Amino acid sequence: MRLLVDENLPFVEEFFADTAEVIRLPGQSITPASLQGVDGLLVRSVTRVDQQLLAGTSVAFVGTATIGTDHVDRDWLQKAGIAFASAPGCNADSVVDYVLSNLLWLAQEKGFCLQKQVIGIVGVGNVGGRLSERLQAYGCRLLLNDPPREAAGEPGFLPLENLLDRADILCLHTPLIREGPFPTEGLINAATLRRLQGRVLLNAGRGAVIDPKGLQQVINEGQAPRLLLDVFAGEPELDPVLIPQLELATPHIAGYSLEGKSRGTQAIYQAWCQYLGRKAAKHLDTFLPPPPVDCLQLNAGWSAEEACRRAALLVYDPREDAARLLRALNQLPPKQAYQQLRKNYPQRREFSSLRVVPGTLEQAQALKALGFTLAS
Ligand SMILES: NC(=O)C1=CN([C@@H]2O[C@H](COP(=O)(O)OP(=O)(O)OC[C@H]3O[C@@H](n4cnc5c(N)ncnc54)[C@H](O)[C@@H]3O)[C@@H](O)[C@H]2O)C=CC1
Ligand SMILES: O=C(O)C(=O)[C@H](O)COP(=O)(O)O
Repeated sequence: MRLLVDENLPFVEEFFADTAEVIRLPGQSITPASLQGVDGLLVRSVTRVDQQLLAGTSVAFVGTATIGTDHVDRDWLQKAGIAFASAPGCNADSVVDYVLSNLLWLAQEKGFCLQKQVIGIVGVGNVGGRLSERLQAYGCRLLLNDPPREAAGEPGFLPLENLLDRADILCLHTPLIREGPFPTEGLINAATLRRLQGRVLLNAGRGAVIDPKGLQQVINEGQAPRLLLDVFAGEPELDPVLIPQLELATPHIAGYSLEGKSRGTQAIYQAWCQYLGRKAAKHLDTFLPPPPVDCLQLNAGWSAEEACRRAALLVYDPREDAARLLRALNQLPPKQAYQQLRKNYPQRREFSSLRVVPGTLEQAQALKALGFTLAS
């Protein structure tokens, strides 16, 4: 068996070497020619997987180590009889950590208390659902919007209009959907952006959920909300004029914790084993290195929110990614800057990897709510 694998998947040798010969390539360089004699293709979101890439090749299994699947023509794969697997939920906790670090940082920067904010979440799946659980446990008020789940009869959701009127902070966690009853492409346009002026909009779903022309227009008019963006319409191209105008901008790395990326590899390893009719005997826990910081003692003089901010920014500080992006855009063409930062991403761990020793009971409750591990 031969597997062609995007070089940005971690632990590929560890998971796959005893079931296949592994060939690695940059995701952008995978072409029909590189797929001759290949049985399985393992990708990330940067490889468009469709008839143009796969017709006439020997590929019979495709796995994407990502949550999103908008880069894969699943209908065509099904018609062509090619097995397909994605990695639902693999990096959801990484994205939630990313959001929380961003918001805790912004709260300090703008002088508000996160715990007292009303948070709107658009798209309440793996990411949005886990985010709402952590924020609710922390004490925030949540407003949830998910029309597909609502249409399926699930309770607890509100119209988007309601969130636009009432949320202090709006977080977008939908897939990119271009057609059908609940499209998300351009869901947030110039008019909605203007309505959010003075409030906070975070997008860690897919860039094109915010209409790019409307976004620039509203920024030019000085009527934009405070923008925290990890994803951009037109990636891998980035708009070097737009990025410096945002509160924080990062190059689509919200899901890039080591745990998140590695769970993606593990999920497609399990699907590959199932495809081969083998037992999936390997587990990520045996490969993950110990975290760089094992334990943090928190000062009893800090408020619960300050303790959470210290812990969050120790594990993941989004300002570092934002600064790296601005520096890279000054030195390289935007596409190259985006690709290099993502390829050479520093090792980042999840909140749960950090054991914390709280200084007060209030701190303990807040840290636990946000996903840290309390030292016993
Ligand atoms: N920035 C990053 O690094 C990452 C981005 N993502 C993106 O985040 C998206 C969400 O991830 P998950 O929560 O794991 O996916 P999921 O599939 O578990 O949840 C998506 C939710 O969005 C809802 N939804 C669909 N259309 C909607 C609409 N028109 N309005 C409101 N809600 C709608 C669905 O019903 C579902 O509950 C992924 O599809 C992916 O595109 C995922 C991981 C990392
Ligand atoms: O899982 C997803 O969906 C994501 O957005 C990934 O974090 C994107 O990572 P790449 O596949 O673009 O490396």
